[in-house]
Amino acid sequence: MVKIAPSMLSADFARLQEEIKNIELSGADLLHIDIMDGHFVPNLTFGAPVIKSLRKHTALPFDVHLMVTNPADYVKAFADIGTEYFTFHAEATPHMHRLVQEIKSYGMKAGVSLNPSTPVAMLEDIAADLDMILIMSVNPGFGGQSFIPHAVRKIKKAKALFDYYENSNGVVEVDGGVNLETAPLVREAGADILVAGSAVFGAPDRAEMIRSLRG
Ligand SMILES: O=C(CO)[C@@H](O)[C@H](O)COP(=O)(O)O
Ligand SMILES: [Co+2]
Repeated sequence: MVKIAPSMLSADFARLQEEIKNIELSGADLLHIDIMDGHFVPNLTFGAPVIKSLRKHTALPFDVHLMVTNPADYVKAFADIGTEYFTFHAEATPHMHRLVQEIKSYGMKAGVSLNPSTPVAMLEDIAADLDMILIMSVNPGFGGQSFIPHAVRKIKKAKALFDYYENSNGVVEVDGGVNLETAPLVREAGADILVAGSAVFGAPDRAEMIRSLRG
């Protein structure tokens, strides 16, 4: 069964505590948290202090997606908060191996995210150490964009890469434009976690939407 990670980016920021409780009660598996710095992507969201203030209001695992130019600067802050997955972008650092080891040394799971133009092959020599590959199915920076179809092929490649390493527990997550139309495609391709922002937060019945996305 795939897991659903609603993206907080589509929540009502003036009512975050309520929104997150609502998502938890609606059956979400993880809370996807998009951190943007205005450099790696042309948008700003929230930082560690805001996320820290939410930790006591939900038992949902935090799935933190960092769209920042210096991800290493935030490892300790998110570890201290209590973060399950710390995912940075492959395009943001020439030192993926070092950063993955650091994330794990704090007891977090390490994920690497790939922009639509970055090939899965870039992760060949780090996949054995990864807990997650996040395939971006939109260009990062904004919610509510349309799904880029070639992400389906990349999900299959990421799955195959983890399968090659027999002892790997790595999961493949897909993020961007996931809705009732595209969810079956990414489930079929083997995605383990579906991020959905606008589809879940914009739904009249969020619990029903989460169930339908799971298939
Ligand atoms: O990381 C990002 C965008 O950069 C995502 O997590 C979006 O927040 C997903 O939003 P939808 O495409 O599902 O509306
Ligand atoms: Co995201």
